[in-house]
Amino acid sequence: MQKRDRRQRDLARSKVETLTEALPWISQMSGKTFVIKYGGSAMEDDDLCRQVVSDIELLKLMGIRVVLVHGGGKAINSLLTDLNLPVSFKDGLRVTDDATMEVVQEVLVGRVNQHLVWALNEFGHNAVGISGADGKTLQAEPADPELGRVGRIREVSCELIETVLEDGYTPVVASVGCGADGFYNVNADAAAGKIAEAMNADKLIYLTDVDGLYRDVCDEDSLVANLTRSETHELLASDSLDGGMIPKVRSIADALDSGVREVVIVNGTFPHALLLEIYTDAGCGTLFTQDEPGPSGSLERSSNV
Ligand SMILES: Nc1ncnc2c1ncn2[C@@H]1O[C@H](COP(=O)(O)OP(=O)(O)O)[C@@H](O)[C@H]1O
Ligand SMILES: CC(=O)N[C@@H](CCC(=O)OP(=O)(O)O)C(=O)O
Repeated sequence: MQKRDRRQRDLARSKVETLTEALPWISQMSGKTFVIKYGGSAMEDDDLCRQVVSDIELLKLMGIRVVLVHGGGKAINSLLTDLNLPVSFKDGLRVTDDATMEVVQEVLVGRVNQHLVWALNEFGHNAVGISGADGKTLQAEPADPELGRVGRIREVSCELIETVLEDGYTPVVASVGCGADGFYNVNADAAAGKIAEAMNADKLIYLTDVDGLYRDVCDEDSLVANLTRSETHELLASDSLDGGMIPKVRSIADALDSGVREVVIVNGTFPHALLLEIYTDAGCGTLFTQDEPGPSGSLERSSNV
């Protein structure tokens, strides 16, 4: 056999191995509901954004019901800076006065949401953009007087999202909430967590710009592979988290408390991280699970690296 033929055969064999490894995951996950939160920090690069979008298309083709919830914190920061408006956070949440709220609306609903809808449609999806205010999907109330128009989610209505899914469209949700006196700036991690709870989602995935949760964000060897629900609460109580990881881990703890079985933080800037996490035995990122293993047939994997 010629050398080139052998190389081609080895390549083909490794492709078949990949498919064989993916098969049990593909069959187990078909028909499940996944809420994917796409953080603004992972959206900066257009090529990587296209890969995320193509991965989501593949999930849909594999029968997964995907609800995409997005942030856009970095893009909000840029526009605020361009407009000479202050950028200020408290415990990972943006201090939001009325002028900031207008910018948040403009960026999340007007720009990021529509860009994702367009990109998904380019890949063959039928995507529908939803502001959390549409159909009263995210009903909010003031979170803290010091934060201005930041909203805590009071109630989630999944009716619009379910209708969109049932009609074969992919819902793309911007984290803006509605309250008695207008719109609220809802943190996108919290929005994704609450939507996952309300939809009884099988899996909640956070796509961000780091490989997962670090014990110490300055030490790359401190990446955490697995955390149980109790350990997640202990971590929150230890006050050791910083910046954007605070609302993320808080919403993960809430989601686990409400019965979401599996949550994972994945690096959305790593090519095809979504597929690695979902369709390989090893998975990737930091996996958060209930204290007790799920019933047989649950999606939990036995190991995670
Ligand atoms: N313990 C930690 N582990 C991982 N990331 C952390 C930690 N503490 C703070 N961070 C920061 O959280 C950031 C991700 O949160 P954020 O910027 O809000 O992203 P996103 O836009 O995806 O929500 C990381 O870039 C990292 O700098
Ligand atoms: C209250 C609050 O902090 N809202 C966030 C909403 C966007 C967001 O969460 O975006 P990321 O997911 O990219 O961080 C903000 O204004 O930045």
